[in-house]
Amino acid sequence: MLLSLMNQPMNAHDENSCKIDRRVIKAIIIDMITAKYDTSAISIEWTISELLRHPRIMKHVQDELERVIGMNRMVEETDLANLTYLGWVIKESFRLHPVAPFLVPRESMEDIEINGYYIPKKSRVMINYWAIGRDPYVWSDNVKEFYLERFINNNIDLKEHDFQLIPFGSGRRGCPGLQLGLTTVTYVLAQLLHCFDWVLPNGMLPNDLDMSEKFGLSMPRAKHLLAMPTYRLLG
Ligand code: HEM
Repeated sequence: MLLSLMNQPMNAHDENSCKIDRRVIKAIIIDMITAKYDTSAISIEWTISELLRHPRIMKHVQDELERVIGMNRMVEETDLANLTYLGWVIKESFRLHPVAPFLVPRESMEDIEINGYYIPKKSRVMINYWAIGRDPYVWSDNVKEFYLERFINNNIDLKEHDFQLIPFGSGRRGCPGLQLGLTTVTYVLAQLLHCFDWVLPNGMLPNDLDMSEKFGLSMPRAKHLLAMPTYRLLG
């Protein structure tokens, strides 16, 4: 598809605008690859960490996978829409462990006053999404708990409508890979949890798992997760 745009102006209404050449195509592909791998891997690692800390929730996820898919075949992409409980787990994991804690910096286009704060035009604006995910005024007092029930009986979704849960950002600069990223994370998690049982190494107890974050533009675990799988499907 990108090749079919080769040598076309970026703005169809302006012949003199920058042309899409090999260099631009290469930059777009590199952007997509780098934006995809780390984000998906970080999300998967945090979610499995939370499940290892909460064996009861891990068991519910595996029960759902067993009920929806059975134990004789592997998860397929068409199964993902039926994994409601796993969907709540992923939302809760994104609430506590956003991949991009400050999203991407914005610049204000106009002077504006919000809640008594004056923000001049052309200010750099950072959105502390990490703090929104842990704000008791937004999520109630059990904000530090991994508590999926907060998503039952409401329509809070990850698709930029609900500003308390925007792990893919929002608006014009929101993540263009939302659908692909969410499908990848759900698919990989479903396969890892369906095919394998997971335990912490050396008899480590769930509460002893170190959940420290490495703070930066993205927010992975400070130390990679170490966990041991055992195959669980039949045949
Ligand atoms: C779990 C997976 C992913 C997460 C959590 C994620 C999260 C984000 C976030 C928070 C932003 C900044 C949005 C904002 O500030 O409003 C972003 C931007 C971006 N993402 Fe993703 N992303 C994921 C997967 C992907 C994938 C699969 C692709 C492409 C194949 C992708 C491509 C991009 C690009 C190109 C931008 C920059 C957009 C811009 O600046 O206009 N992301 N992503």
